[in-house]
Amino acid sequence: MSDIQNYIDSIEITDCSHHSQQENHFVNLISSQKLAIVPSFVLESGDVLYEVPVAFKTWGKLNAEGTNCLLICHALSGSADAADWWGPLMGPGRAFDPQRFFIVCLNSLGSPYGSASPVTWNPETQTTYGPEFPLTTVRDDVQIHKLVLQRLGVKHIAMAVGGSMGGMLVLEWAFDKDFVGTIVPIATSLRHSAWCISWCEAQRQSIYSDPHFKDGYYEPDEQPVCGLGAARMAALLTYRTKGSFERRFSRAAADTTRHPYPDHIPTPLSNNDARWVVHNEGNINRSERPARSSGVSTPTSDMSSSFSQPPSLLSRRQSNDVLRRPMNTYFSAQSYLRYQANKFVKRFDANCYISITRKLDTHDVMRDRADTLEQAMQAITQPALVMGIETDGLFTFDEQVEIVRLLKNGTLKSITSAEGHDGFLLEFDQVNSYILEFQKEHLQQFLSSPLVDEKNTEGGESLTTTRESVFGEMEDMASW
Ligand SMILES: CC(=O)SCCNC(=O)CCNC(=O)[C@H](O)C(C)(C)COP(=O)(O)OP(=O)(O)OC[C@H]1O[C@@H](n2cnc3c(N)ncnc32)[C@H](O)[C@@H]1OP(=O)(O)O
Ligand SMILES: N[C@@H](CCO)C(=O)O
Repeated sequence: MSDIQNYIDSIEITDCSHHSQQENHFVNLISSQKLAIVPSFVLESGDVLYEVPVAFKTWGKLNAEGTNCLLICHALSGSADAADWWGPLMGPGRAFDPQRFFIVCLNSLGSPYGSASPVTWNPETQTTYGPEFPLTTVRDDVQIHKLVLQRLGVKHIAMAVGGSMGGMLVLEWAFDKDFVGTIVPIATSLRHSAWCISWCEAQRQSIYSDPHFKDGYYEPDEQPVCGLGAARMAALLTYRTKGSFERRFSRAAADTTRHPYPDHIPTPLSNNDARWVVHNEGNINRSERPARSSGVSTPTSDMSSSFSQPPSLLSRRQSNDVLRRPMNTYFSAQSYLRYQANKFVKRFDANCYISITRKLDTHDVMRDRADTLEQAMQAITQPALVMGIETDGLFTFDEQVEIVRLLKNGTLKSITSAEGHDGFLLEFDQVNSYILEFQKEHLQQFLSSPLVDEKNTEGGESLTTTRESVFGEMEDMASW
């Protein structure tokens, strides 16, 4: 038996339970995934990781030849639970059909959802890695994921599919020509653009500027939530469009019955206090009182009793008897961003955010391969389906056109969406039908007869179980 086979055989596979990663509470957000423990792994940087967990989930059954693997690669904040964020694409007769394919999704290094990351245990230091987790690249993900797939018996990937960061992994997988049959990169890039690098930088700077960040040595329950929340707000804006926000929120006032002001609005002792409160509304690091405190301004006994009202809607006579006009300063669009930031800081870690955005920045299919993109891309010969979203301002449609231009055997499809980049996570029907069409053309051998019935997924997760989404679905916009 070869050394590499021995090595692959030494990878241990376990169920991922609460006890497997006691140090990492984020792992509990993902239901019934498995962990592969790779004894050691040399990263592209030269750093070595030991006892490396790789979280993954599977659906369906591997065929006897080991060739019906459909690999799904997740985006920045995704997890191995593809059914959670691409659920409508999974099921009999759909793009990800567990009766025909052995569907696998593996979690990327640096993510908090189970693979080695800042929130997992460093066996060398006997503590979590924190900010000392090494830089990992998309290529590192592909290499370590390949070891796990081989451990599961996969001999060949029939189709590799993913959006955004997932699409970067798909493009890197394509260079492994003997192992990967077809590719479906969506809303992604050949190299992380200056535009995207800059957005990532701005988001990291938000995190760094939070005093709770402490150079990354914060306690797990003392996350720099302001910085991380602000980073998610900025990122979310790049995932959507101006038109979508106009349609959803326009200039509507926030519904304070559903999204009230923070409950610690101080009672203003003066007009200056009151202005300061309005000025700082939404600043979750605000102190209880202005530094240049009361005493210098006119007392406003009339305001103090009613300041539990939204500060922006107060209508009171000031001491100079000028009637203040009620003026909204808290809009529905703001409550949406705050809500999303709040939701995100409960499910993601700040060091992991930095780790993954740095990984994105390193992405460049040319690196150490060729002097030009043209040369590098000559190596990719598999049939490819590239999808883009014309409203995507982050991974632009032009970038998808460029990918297809440089592919020998690529087809381009446009996902119609008003939502921008996130369209690949929201326009399920279009993504589903484009993939089915592509499979009919290039993967007919797997479509002819089902390998297993839906309930017999042999260790993989059944899709018939009712489950709750960790990440949420696009909700009914009309209700806001
Ligand atoms: C292929 C890949 O690799 S994908 C990567 C995977 N990524 C993930 O798995 C996570 C990424 N997920 C996402 O980015 C998102 O969940 C998406 C894009 C799938 C959908 O976005 P959502 O946030 O679920 O949808 P949407 O933008 O409509 O927001 C809805 C939420 O905002 C709330 N909301 C809507 N309007 C407002 C408002 N004005 N004020 C406050 N809250 C509001 C809703 O109540 C809803 O709350 P809920 O999530 O608790 O139900
Ligand atoms: N909404 C996606 C977009 C990143 O491509 C995520 O959070 O992962």
